[in-house]
Amino acid sequence: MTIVLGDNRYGKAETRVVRVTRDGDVHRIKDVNVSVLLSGDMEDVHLTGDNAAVLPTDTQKNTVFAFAKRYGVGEIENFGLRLARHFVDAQPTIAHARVEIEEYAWNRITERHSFVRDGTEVRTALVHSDGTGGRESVVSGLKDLVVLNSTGSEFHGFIEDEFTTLRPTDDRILATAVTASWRHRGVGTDWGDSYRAVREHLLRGFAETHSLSLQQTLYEMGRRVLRERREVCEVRMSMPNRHHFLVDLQPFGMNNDNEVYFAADRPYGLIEGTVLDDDAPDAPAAWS
Ligand SMILES: O=c1[nH]c(=O)c2[nH]c(=O)[nH]c2[nH]1
Repeated sequence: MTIVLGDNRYGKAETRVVRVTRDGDVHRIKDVNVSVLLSGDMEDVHLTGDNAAVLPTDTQKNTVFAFAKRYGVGEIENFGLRLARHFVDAQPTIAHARVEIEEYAWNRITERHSFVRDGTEVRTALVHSDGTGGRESVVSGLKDLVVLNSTGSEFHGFIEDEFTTLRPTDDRILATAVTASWRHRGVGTDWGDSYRAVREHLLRGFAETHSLSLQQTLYEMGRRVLRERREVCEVRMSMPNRHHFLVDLQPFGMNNDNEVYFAADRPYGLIEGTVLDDDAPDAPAAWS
């Protein structure tokens, strides 16, 4: 029997950084959560405990803070690329870096230095780099973008077997919390502009699709992004179907003409899918 070391990676997860930029009395803040994973010549540390090739995860965390000070955070895709390139370029034992960042949005309360958290939505970025000039990839995304259509959604024509109780409907509430990630063709995109546009296309795709199923809506949302934003070649989405059931008001002598719903929180349907351009380059490490 031969036992060998398989794939491995290591790093510092979830370094929470708030970077304040002061412009006189007027402050701006960036609130991010950065996770780094590195891989390279890590045989010795696993097989013999020799740490000579290891950049400590503590140093990785410090680098995140130091880069936030030195360069600011800016667009999270750029911050991720900067960090990933640094780890690979600076350390001969590190061949590959994966940097995952979540950004939490804050809105202003006052014009100067007071902020209120902006709902539940989170912006995401996932960067892979083999170092400057090497293979690189960027996936942007968002989590928990909660949306609801109060009409314009049907669901009928499905399989009915001995356990089916669901009634077909031609008018229902369609609600979900969108988690989406989209793969870029290159690493030179205007990330902020692209993010805002893709988010808007996802929202409009949800709102403007007359839905025969959440699956169909998911596909239309992804298709719209790919059609309108050529810098993106693949979109992955995960969308829980937040069921809204009509309440039976007959016991109280009342009709319910699609006005009163029970918003169930579980169980929920879970619809997941990928929409991609058939000319999309091979999926790089960024998806894994
Ligand atoms: O849009 C839907 N897709 C389904 O697959 C499904 N299944 C279900 O019970 N309700 C729904 N709604």
